[in-house]
Amino acid sequence: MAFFSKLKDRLFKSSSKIEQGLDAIVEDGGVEEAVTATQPDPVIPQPDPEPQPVPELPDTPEMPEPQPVDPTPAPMPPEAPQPIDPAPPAEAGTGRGLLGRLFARPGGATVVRRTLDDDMLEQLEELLIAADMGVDTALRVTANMAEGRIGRKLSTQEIKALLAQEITRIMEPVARPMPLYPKRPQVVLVVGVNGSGKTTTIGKLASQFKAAGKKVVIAAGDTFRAAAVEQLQVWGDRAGVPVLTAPEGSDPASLAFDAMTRAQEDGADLLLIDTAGRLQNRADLMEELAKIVRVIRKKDDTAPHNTLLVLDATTGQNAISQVETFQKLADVSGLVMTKLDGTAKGGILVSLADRFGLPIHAIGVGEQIDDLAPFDPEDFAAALTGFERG
Ligand SMILES: Nc1nc2c(ncn2[C@@H]2O[C@H](COP(=O)(O)OP(=O)(O)OP(=O)(O)O)[C@@H](O)[C@H]2O)c(=O)[nH]1
Repeated sequence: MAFFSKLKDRLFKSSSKIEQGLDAIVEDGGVEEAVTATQPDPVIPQPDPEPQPVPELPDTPEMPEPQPVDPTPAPMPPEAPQPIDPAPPAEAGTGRGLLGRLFARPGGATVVRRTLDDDMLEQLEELLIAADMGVDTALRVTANMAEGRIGRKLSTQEIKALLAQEITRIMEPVARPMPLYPKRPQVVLVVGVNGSGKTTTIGKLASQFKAAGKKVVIAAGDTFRAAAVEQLQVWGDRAGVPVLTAPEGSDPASLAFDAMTRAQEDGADLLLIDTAGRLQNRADLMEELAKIVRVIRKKDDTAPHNTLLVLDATTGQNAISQVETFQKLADVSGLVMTKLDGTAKGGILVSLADRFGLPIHAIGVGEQIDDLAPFDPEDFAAALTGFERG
């Protein structure tokens, strides 16, 4: 679980924010109690004559469907192994592991607990909204967490466990590695606003796919900025992958077409196409992206096979409008969230998952070539809430 501690360290700002807020909420009206090893579990509903919802059931009406519709082309089945998810999250999301481990622990001397009521719920909602979870998602998470528990006394650690469980449940359906297809070349179009981390992510992906034995070609589709092309060449060198370029100012759609030809001739497995960063409100740049897609389809009408939207986690709620805009224009098939290290806005991932259900293929947790990791919902939820797992 080495990556978990790395993620946890790097998500420190998010988790410390939620953690401090939780401490303050619980202490506001909480009561210090002695803890004994045999103390009855205050969180898991005790046998009760009233019908109580079972916390682990995934089919509460407010929850999104467990599996988002797979937006990837249907006729090509995924092929194993998939390099950016070497270890699928075992038993993630059942929640039993989290709670079981928590309550199996012998207690300390005392613990502060506060009775869960409407006031406390409101404070929890505000805390989650402040962590960039968005209003709707924050309300859903707190409502699910509170179901069957109003009137019960909860400690900070118990609330963290419950929040982590709810967040895991929302994130599980979207934690999916980028699908690989037998199609050659598999065309991966990488889009996003300026500075979101597209170039860096392409470098990291190229390195991982190459290490997994794939023949990779990169196309430097940001023909407007010579610096962007140079940066991509540096990443290509690091990853040991060729980078196809075109003269500054030339048509990126034409480069994409040439890159398709070259990748086909070379028998490449993957063609990763970088694109210029574009703001959602620049209609001309958005039209240019649509042109790239049209041109690629002249060579292969099933391409691009993946359209990855790279989002900078530090932009918080603005990521929502980025997804909406790019979805309309480029048929986004999956997300990569960058810069999760050192942001206090990690809650945006929960909001995105809850709202769009788009697969999160990977997360960026640093600027180095190996700082791209598969998205593990249980690790993420624990890191975000500051929940200490056993
Ligand atoms: N801390 C951190 N920095 C990152 C991460 N991913 C990218 N960056 C940094 O973000 C900055 C922008 O990254 P780029 O890859 O150049 O972004 P881009 O989307 O290609 O940018 P444009 O070419 O302007 O559209 C660089 O300084 C990267 O080092 C990440 O996961 N964590």
